[in-house]
Amino acid sequence: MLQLNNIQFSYPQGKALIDIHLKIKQGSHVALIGESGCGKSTLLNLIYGLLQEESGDITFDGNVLDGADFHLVPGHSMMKYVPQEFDLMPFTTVFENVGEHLSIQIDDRASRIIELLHIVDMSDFKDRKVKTLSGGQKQRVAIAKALAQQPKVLLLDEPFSNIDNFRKNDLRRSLFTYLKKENITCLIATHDKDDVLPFTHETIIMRYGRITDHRNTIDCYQKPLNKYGASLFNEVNVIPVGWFNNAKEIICYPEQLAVNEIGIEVIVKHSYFKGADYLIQVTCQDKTLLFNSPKKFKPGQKVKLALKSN
Ligand SMILES: Nc1ncnc2c1ncn2[C@@H]1O[C@H](COP(=O)(O)OP(=O)(O)OP(=O)(O)O)[C@@H](O)[C@H]1O
Repeated sequence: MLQLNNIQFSYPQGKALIDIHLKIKQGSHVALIGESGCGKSTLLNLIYGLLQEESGDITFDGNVLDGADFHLVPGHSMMKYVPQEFDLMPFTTVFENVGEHLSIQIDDRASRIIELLHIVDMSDFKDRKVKTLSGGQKQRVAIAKALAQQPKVLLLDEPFSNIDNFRKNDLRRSLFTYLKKENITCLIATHDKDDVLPFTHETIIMRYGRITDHRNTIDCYQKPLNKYGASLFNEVNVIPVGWFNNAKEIICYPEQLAVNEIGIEVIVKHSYFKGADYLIQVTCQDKTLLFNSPKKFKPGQKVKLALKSN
């Protein structure tokens, strides 16, 4: 169990983390989401021991983890961190980078490195010098290197941001399958809902240095506490009181609205092609709404819109 108790942290410019309480069970996959500058990377840095908390403590399996002030070499041995600026040895090969901290006594060192390179789909590059790789390829090597020493906790900061869509989904699937098999806890800071929804059990939402929500990922998505929480996953509509006989304002995603004769009349402004369907932008009483539709509509067209029933 990784536990953070009442953590506070400030940079000289101001407070960055306020009243952080967290409990993460071993093996859980946890998304850390929030607008830019809300404190996600700072929290990962602090958990890994690169920063020193002002007050509060961090424990792992009941043992207090000392912060940066207590270590010559920062970082805790059972954790690995893949930061946004990953740290690799540019003039050595992919193979040697992944194996850098693997003890040479390990009999199956080579097969372990190959296994990890396979997970990140970099086996074909094992003899290439890191300096000759693209940003996305380096990112994949950094993930394999972090896994090499079988950490109990893996901290990832936007780990797939440089990786093309073609590889991203395969990589996500093989990485999270491996983490599950090895019972590795993973805390992943991301702006991409496709990292969050299919792969994480829990989601932590941060704003202005505080945790504003921490529930299972499906609840965070389906029952957002507010517009901010919902907007981290998707475009959001705020439906005023009374439009759908609703006694309270409704926060809903475009996929939750559909054309329906019993609905309210709206005027189409634009249809955006999204691949599987269109995102239709409409207005009603000077408010903009968005909904998904299999077909496009002409600007100016009047349609009736209602909430989909579950
Ligand atoms: N080294 C630093 N010195 C001073 N202030 C910092 C430093 N690093 C971050 N900050 C500030 O602390 C706050 C939190 O930054 P942090 O990098 O943790 O946000 P983030 O949520 O990870 O953002 P992003 O999604 O853009 O990566 C921001 O206001 C940022 O400007």
